[in-house]
Amino acid sequence: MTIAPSSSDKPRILDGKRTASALVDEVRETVEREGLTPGLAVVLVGDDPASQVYVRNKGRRAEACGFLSRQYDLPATTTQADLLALIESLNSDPDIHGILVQLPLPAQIDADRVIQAIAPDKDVDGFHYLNVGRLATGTIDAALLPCTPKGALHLIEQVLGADLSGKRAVVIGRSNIVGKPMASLLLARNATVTVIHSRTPSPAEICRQADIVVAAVGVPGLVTGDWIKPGAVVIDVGINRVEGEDGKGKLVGDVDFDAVAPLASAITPVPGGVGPMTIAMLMHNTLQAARRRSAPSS
Ligand SMILES: Nc1nc2c(c(=O)[nH]1)N[C@@H](CN(C=O)c1ccc(C(=O)N[C@@H](CCC(=O)O)C(=O)O)cc1)CN2
Repeated sequence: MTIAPSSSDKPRILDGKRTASALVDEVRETVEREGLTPGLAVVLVGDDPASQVYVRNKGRRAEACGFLSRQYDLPATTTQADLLALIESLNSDPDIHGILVQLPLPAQIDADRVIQAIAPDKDVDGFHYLNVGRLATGTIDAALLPCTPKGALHLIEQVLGADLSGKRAVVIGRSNIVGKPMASLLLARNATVTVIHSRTPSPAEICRQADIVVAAVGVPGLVTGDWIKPGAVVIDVGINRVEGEDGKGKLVGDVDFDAVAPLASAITPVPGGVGPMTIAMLMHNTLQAARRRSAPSS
């Protein structure tokens, strides 16, 4: 049984860094125990500074897990044909179990065309239509799931357990990478799910009914105290760079943390909440892809 704290209790701050680190430890232990060498190829096109950091961190995590880690740094002028040729060669490389193309891609490249060229069983981002379809139809065990929603669900499970029957969940945002797969995952766990977005009238009123709120819309501080039912579990997927009072840049989420935390039973901070879970889940997906290759029915 999961006991939800009353609104007068202190909120539980869901520490994504610590949870991610524990998950990575588990992946490394499994790799050692099973004698596997999962191979992860990460492709970076261009020189976007944030993408460079994410890709470097993915490589470091992969090495820490005992994976074969390969990074492909391509110039911003790379053609779609060249990128597709690289994907094709990675698809047929037996040492590589996971392929990830870091987004966003430069304008001359059709990101969807590239993602759909990745072999579905190596699609560790979970963005290929086959994996999207598996998730949407509830065939979850066969799918590779997108890393950010998978990480957010893991944090929700820490508070509420795996079965969300009877819980009302509101997902704010309808992106293909987070909002839609998040809604499908919550539905697969038996939650009653509503997706709200920029064209939804009275979003605060709808959100106030939710036991679980996942904000993934990219609007700094959108979710304020009057959007939240006391005792709700609040997951903030937003990563927005804004100017702080000292004139320096800082990172904030889609949730006004100071206003919402006193009402929530549990809440993720930004930074240090869902963000670190994204990379941990990428390691988990790569291990899953490697295990499926070594034992196709698992
Ligand atoms: N192919 C993909 N591209 C992108 C994805 C993705 O899942 N697959 N997601 C994002 C970027 N991303 C991983 O790639 C990512 C974003 C943020 C974090 C993270 O740990 N954030 C930290 C703060 C980091 C900072 O200071 O900038 C946090 O929230 O604590 C990890 C991974 C877009 N592209």
